[in-house]
Amino acid sequence: MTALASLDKSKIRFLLLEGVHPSALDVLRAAGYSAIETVAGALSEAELTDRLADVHFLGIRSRTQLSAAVLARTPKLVAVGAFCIGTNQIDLDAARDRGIAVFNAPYSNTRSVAELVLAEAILLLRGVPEKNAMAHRGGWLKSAEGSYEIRGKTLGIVGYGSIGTQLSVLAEAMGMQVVFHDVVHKLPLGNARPAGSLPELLAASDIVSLHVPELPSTQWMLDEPELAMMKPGAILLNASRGTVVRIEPLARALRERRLAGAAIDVFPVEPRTNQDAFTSELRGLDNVILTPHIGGSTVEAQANIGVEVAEKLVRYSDNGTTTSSVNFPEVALPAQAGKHRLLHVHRNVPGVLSEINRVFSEGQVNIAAQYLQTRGGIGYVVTDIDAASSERALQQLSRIPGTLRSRVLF
Ligand SMILES: NC(=O)C1=CN([C@@H]2O[C@H](COP(=O)(O)OP(=O)(O)OC[C@H]3O[C@@H](n4cnc5c(N)ncnc54)[C@H](O)[C@@H]3O)[C@@H](O)[C@H]2O)C=CC1
Ligand SMILES: O=C(O)C(=O)COP(=O)(O)O
Repeated sequence: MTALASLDKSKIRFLLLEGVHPSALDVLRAAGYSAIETVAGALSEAELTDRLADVHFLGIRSRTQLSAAVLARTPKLVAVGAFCIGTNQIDLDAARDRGIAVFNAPYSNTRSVAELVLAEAILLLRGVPEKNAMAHRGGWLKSAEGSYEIRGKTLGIVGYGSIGTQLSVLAEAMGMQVVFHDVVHKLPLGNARPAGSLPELLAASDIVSLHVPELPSTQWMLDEPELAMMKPGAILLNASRGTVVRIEPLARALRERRLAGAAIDVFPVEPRTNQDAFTSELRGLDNVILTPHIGGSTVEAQANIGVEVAEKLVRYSDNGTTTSSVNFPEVALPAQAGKHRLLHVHRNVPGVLSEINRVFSEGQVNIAAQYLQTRGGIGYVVTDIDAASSERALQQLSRIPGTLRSRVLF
């Protein structure tokens, strides 16, 4: 059980990893926070545990693995900001069960990913990666053979969410036919049409682009049998997650030219920092565009993400607002002038709210506003009370059985 009295903002410690954009620092500093450390790359589990001992707010991107074991050793951690879309790198349930709220930026880099994969589709259909590699080696491969326009080709989009739909619109504007496959019923945009199944999509598409999250159900979704279902000479684009495509059969299909090309941005194992080596069976294949997980890495996307996620962390730190958290009950209570706000996160078992309110009624504390929301195994109660009673009430609330975290804000 952690009870946190309203700390002076200069004592609230932020750690931002993986080169989070400076726009995040601007937001945090403007909100009055100054204890902010930044690290360019991701940290190993041991380094992370070490650094997190006295950190209240952590910012990460896709590389930092926040396992249940790491989260178990973060006594002061209040919230995590994932400065990206995917949150598969975080054990969200373990975080929630410890009262740690997680926020992300669900839309800020969708356009960047869609633009990149569309550009790659054009380059691969023209054989540019091979012609470029040959020119660098002093060769000259001027030929129209195997080079095609994108116009009129069929693009199969697997995962018709934010990125998939954005790509669908851009691809149609270029004259492509779009088919898509999703596990949820989705409204087709423009003239796009749903494929009956993944095999149907694979058999119909000249280009297949993957935009699913990392889930048990998407792991190795394109394995040897699925790759064999793709049209001879087709192209595969993967800017989703490295666990979605099995690399060995893909490399074989590309070497044997059953597939004409691929653009791969994400890998089963990715280097932690820019100083670490990248290994992959796809290295050295001239018909493959390899990019270092940069689908969302544009100045525009990163600047927007920095602001969006930092603002979510500030709102949670300043007044307990959890709107759009990916693992926490969502509560947004307007601030009340002159009142102190008590935040109480607890296991969602019967009787906790009545225990909380017993503390207030026995202490004759006047409640100005109160809100309870639950999600999964936890409950989150925000209560505004008179300033004079808050310190004592906080101590009592933190002793209620089932309490995970409690804070007072003023
Ligand atoms: N390469 C990069 O830098 C980036 C990669 N990403 C990855 O792209 C993924 C997708 O991003 P968004 O489009 O924003 O997510 P989203 O959640 O809006 O869309 C994902 C779609 O996939 C569908 N889906 C889930 N399981 C499926 C399955 N088994 N078969 C077919 N469809 C399935 C969902 O129903 C949803 O419509 C992210 O989860 C992230 O892993 C996101 C941003 C940047
Ligand atoms: O937004 C995502 O899910 C991404 O994959 C982008 O990850 P990054 O912030 O570039 O490490």
